[in-house]
Amino acid sequence: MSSVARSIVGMRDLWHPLVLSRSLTTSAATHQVTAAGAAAAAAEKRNLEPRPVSEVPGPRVLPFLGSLHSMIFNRSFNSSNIHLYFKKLIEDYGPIVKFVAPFTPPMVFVANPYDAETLVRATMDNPIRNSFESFKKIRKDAVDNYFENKTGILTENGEEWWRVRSQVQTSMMRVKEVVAYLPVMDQISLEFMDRIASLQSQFGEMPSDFQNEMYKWALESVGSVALNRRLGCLDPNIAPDSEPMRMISHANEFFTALNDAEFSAHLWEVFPTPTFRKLKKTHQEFLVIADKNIRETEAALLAQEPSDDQELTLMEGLLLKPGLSRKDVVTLILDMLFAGIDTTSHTLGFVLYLLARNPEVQTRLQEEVDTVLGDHKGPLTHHHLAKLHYLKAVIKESMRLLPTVLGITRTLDKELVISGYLIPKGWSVMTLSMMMGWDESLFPQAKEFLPERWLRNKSLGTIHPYATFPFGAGTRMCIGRRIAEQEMYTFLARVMQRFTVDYKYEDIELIFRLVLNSERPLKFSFTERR
Ligand code: HEM
Repeated sequence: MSSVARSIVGMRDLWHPLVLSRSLTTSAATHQVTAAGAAAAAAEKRNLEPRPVSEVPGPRVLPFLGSLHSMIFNRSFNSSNIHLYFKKLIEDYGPIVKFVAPFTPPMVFVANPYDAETLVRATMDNPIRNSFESFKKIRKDAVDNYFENKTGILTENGEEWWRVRSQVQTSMMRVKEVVAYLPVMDQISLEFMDRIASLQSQFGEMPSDFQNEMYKWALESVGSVALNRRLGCLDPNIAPDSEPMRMISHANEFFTALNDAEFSAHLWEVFPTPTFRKLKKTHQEFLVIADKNIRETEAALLAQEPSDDQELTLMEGLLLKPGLSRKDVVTLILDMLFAGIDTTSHTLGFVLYLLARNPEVQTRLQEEVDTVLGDHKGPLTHHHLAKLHYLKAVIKESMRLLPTVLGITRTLDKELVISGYLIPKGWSVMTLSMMMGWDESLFPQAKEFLPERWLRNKSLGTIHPYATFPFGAGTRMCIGRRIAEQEMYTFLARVMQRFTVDYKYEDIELIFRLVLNSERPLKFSFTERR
């Protein structure tokens, strides 16, 4: 690490009140030279020594059940409202909580930015995420060993994860590469606006399955990057049994089965339970359609006349990378499709809901969009996006208040001191972003939707960089972040340019199904502005 980097890290560490008080007391102790001083220093050193993990607060750990009793014997909790269980843990035990369950690594939940930062920094060189073991198993067990014993960057760890990640992250995260997809993303959003207008005139509001429409937009958008082609999800006459519609329903069923497999007893490790079989079947069906699309895209690329001045698309670039096999690329494309549907579509559902509930924010956003775009019908450019500061703040604030992802998890490959406790190697630590986002001490007026807190002048005070990080952080942060952000900026700019959104029903409740979403149908009404 360069001396500059080292000093930046050192300065950052001083923000931590624990570290700060520790370093002050330590330096005071070293100046004690008398016997009494030495005794005091020794006593102080004992106090400063990290406390054992057994002292981390949390539900009582019982033989066999561990801490699980606090969840399973409490009728108010189930796998679809696990976020409420986490909230209760933090309320009852404070910002660091221990949770031990049979058959999985013991865990610590943290809900403060200092611990989140410590965790991310300490795991930069080996960010292990032990999750989705059932997902991993179906790829390992795939027909004809399709995945060649590899499971893709979502689920791999260690060297195999880094082998792929290091090859693909520059292409996927470089602004220049992602901006190349802006015209197609914009076109998709414009078509989706026509779809909204048509649904509005047909039903007088959005139908109960509007979320399904949002899935279509999301699959069409991420597919335009991952598969390098339009899938046709937004065709108004699309047949329910068409390939894109089947992809959406398989992805949906897959997520439901994955949620059930991960948040229940892992019996599928011993025999193929009905949930596991469903997971396998939906993954296989999704794979067959995706593989066919990938083959068609490859054939179209091969048929093109090579041209020197033509930039390679993401998929072409990846297929040509010497360090990646075709199967690596196919697996990555599948992961992009799986990770890129629910996340962006539910996030935008929340953004629209919060705008409808906060008309003054919506008006300010429309004013910004009017200033930057007016009734510009031509393509959106990155110059437009660069000027939409309030729009980006709206999305950030929405992700703070109604996040889709609960937090990030890292399994420790060496012991780590967090909040003064020594967490052993092999334990998992999960940051609870949602609890931090709702913490009044980190976000004044935390319950309110105030996008201006993210603007440059930080009118509501500075924000700790680890107080909310919806895309994760460090070397393993969301690799689709730039793609997701560009999709969401484009969608929101186009929707605000054309419509005012309203929501006339009761407040939504959150439901957890791998990502958080609304348990109520988002029956928005859209009014044309011009
Ligand atoms: C609002 C949208 C999205 C959110 C909030 C989100 C959030 C996240 C988070 C929190 C992680 C884990 C990061 C960590 O462990 O530090 C992640 C990983 C990942 N995301 Fe996203 N994501 C979004 C959209 C997307 C999209 C559109 C794609 C595909 C283009 C994508 C692809 C992935 C992949 C492949 C990983 C695994 C990366 C790895 O482990 O190396 N995500 N995402």
